[in-house]
Amino acid sequence: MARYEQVQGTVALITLTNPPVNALSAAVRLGITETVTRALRDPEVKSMVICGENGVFCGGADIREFAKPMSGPPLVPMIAAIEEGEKPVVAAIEGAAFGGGLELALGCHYRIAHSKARVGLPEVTLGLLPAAGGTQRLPRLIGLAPALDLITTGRHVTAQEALKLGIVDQVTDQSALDLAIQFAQQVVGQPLLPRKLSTRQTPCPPDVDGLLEETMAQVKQRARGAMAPIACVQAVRAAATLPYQAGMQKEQELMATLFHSSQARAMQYCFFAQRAVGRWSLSSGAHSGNSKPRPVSKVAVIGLGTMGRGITVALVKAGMSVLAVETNKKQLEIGKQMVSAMLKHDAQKRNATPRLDLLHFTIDLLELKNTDLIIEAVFEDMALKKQVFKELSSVCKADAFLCTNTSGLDVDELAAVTKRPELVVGMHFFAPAHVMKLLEVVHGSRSSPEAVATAMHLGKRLGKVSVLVGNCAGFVGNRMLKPYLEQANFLLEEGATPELVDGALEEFGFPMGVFKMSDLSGLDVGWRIRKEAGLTGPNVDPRDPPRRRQGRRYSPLPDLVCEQGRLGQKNGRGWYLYDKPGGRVATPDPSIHKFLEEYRIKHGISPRQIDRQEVVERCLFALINEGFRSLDDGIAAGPEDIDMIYVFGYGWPRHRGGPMFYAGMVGLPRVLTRLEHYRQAHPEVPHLEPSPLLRRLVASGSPPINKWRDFLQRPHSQL
Ligand SMILES: CCCCCC/C=C/CC(=O)SCCNC(=O)CCNC(=O)[C@H](O)C(C)(C)COP(=O)(O)OP(=O)(O)OC[C@H]1O[C@@H](n2cnc3c(N)ncnc32)[C@H](O)[C@@H]1OP(=O)(O)O
Repeated sequence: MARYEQVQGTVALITLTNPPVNALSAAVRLGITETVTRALRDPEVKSMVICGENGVFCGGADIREFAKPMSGPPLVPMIAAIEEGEKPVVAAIEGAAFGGGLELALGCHYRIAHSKARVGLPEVTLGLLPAAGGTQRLPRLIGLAPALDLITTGRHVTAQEALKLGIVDQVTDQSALDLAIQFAQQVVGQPLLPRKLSTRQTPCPPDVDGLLEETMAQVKQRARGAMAPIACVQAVRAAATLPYQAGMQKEQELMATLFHSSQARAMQYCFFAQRAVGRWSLSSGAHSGNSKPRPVSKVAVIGLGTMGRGITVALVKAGMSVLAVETNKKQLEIGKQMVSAMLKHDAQKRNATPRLDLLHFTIDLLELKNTDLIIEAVFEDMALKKQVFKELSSVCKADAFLCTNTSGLDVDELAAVTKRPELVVGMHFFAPAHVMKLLEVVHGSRSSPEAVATAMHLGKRLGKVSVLVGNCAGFVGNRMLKPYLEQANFLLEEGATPELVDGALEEFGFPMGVFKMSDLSGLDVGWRIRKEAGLTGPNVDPRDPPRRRQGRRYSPLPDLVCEQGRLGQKNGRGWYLYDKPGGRVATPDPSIHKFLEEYRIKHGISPRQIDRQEVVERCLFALINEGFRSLDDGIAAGPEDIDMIYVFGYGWPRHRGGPMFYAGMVGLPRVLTRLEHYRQAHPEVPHLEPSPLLRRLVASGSPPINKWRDFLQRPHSQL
């Protein structure tokens, strides 16, 4: 797993050979240990170069090995042997040097990088810290403040930035390996001690304590309950305050607490789940391996509201030519101004030039005739969308894909009004569409594998995590959100306040609770949908009592709030009070408390004390229960799909792995028991009835999450 060659007479070339990313598996670590020992012993060898096969230096420790008993030589002494040796070692970094890969390079005496290479210590994103000396060597190399930044965020750094920071010694557009070999010959005989990072002092600003305290405060706020970022600060603190060996000891101690934690398991699960969701399959036998996307060069976006603008910006940022369409000149001008401003703002942040040349605006649908793929993003109204699809079907070229950005309407109904239902798919973006990483690709019953492959591929080009889902009301994400919102409203009826519910969910790790999120989205959005569904407004069945609809418990609270003209952040009043219309600072509103009290009196509800555990269980277990139903229905292909939808689209904390992973962590029997308990207490709420899949899993001894697919009633039946 590490190849040994002697090149240019005196240079030992050690190549890591573990495709695709040369991860440091036990075999690779053994290979490095043996080849380095050999080179150090060989009198003909004067220096060494370490590189990786296939243009990738090293993607770090082999994450798949973390769940197994440790075998092979450990990383720390392996890297120490390289640094302590008396022959210069040069790391030739091509592609990527991440985690243990960069730590290996930091143990080398010199680092040469290709200009396209990227380096970083992303362990924090796996619930870990760089425990092969990274928290001790990096600060000694680049100083305390930049090391804190890199290690606590895990961000990837380009070769150019790495050069500026001092992580690498040279960057080349030519072969990094050739330059490293040349370099290795030149540095023979030069003093090695100054190149051994463990012997250096960490460069620190005058107020070390101030910097560490400030960083810790920021990190705690960002962490939302994650332990790893905090441990990273503690480890880097040791690099500034302790001698090297004591710092290494601290690094190991902190790693020991993280390594077997449920948070680390959750985040590593997310790492693989994110990659797994890209490998989709359909019941027809088509899958990502045998279905080719069609090349797409010209895309159009119909409608320049909030979603259409975000989608347009995302497409342009990915370097695609976009035709943006509005119904009239006034709307077109507004859209044009806003899209251009968004692109300029984004480019300014990246110190780049906005690609306004890729944008074209029109109100003439006939201009769509050469477009390869159209994304409809008009108002969420079935009649309107049908009308748009009919027109698109007649003006667009026969093989153009027609995609809808609906957040939950029936894709088959839209496909049915076109002459090409096989080319119709859902592309459900999340607001703001140029920022949010999630894309639900909705497979209608007649969508072709090529259409699915093309939409999934386009999502990837846009830098999105694309998840293929089946067609049902709300698809996967919004379908599961419904029982979650419903429980939150019921909790208000029963005695909670918006702050109590939100506080519990934020403590769980969501960036904002359900009521703050609703205020941000705009309360009128759901109001309109409920009106259309006959749950409120003139279409309500007059026989329904105020707190019952369609045979089940219903809370009219959100409707009543809207009737008071409280629409959320946009007009400064929703479940909270805001500093101004459009303001973001939410403060609890005594008039909402009074309104809730009066509501309870009016409906004869005696308020009770509700604790945070009940909030979390009722809201999240109801959501998880719907997740099990989506799996059993074949609307979600696997638990990983649901988890990635929630992590990337709904702010589910990554260190809790996603709702389905979390259910497994809590224990399926417990989720079942608590749902049964709440169902008994609230017999009029069908969403609390435990799903048959959950019951089957528990009855089968609660198998691990990677075995759940074996228990599905109709695997992939809808996909
Ligand atoms: C007390 C015990 C002490 C133990 C000390 C342990 C120290 C650990 C430090 C570490 O090194 S932790 C690992 C840190 N490294 C990373 O987080 C990098 C992870 N990888 C990536 O970011 C990317 O894969 C990449 C390297 C940038 C390449 O990206 P690309 O888009 O080109 O390919 P992918 O699709 O992401 O990956 C291809 C394939 O490879 C698998 N893979 C990638 N990295 C690893 C890894 N480090 N270990 C195992 N497997 C890895 C990835 O899962 C893909 O395979 P799949 O089958 O499609 O899932």
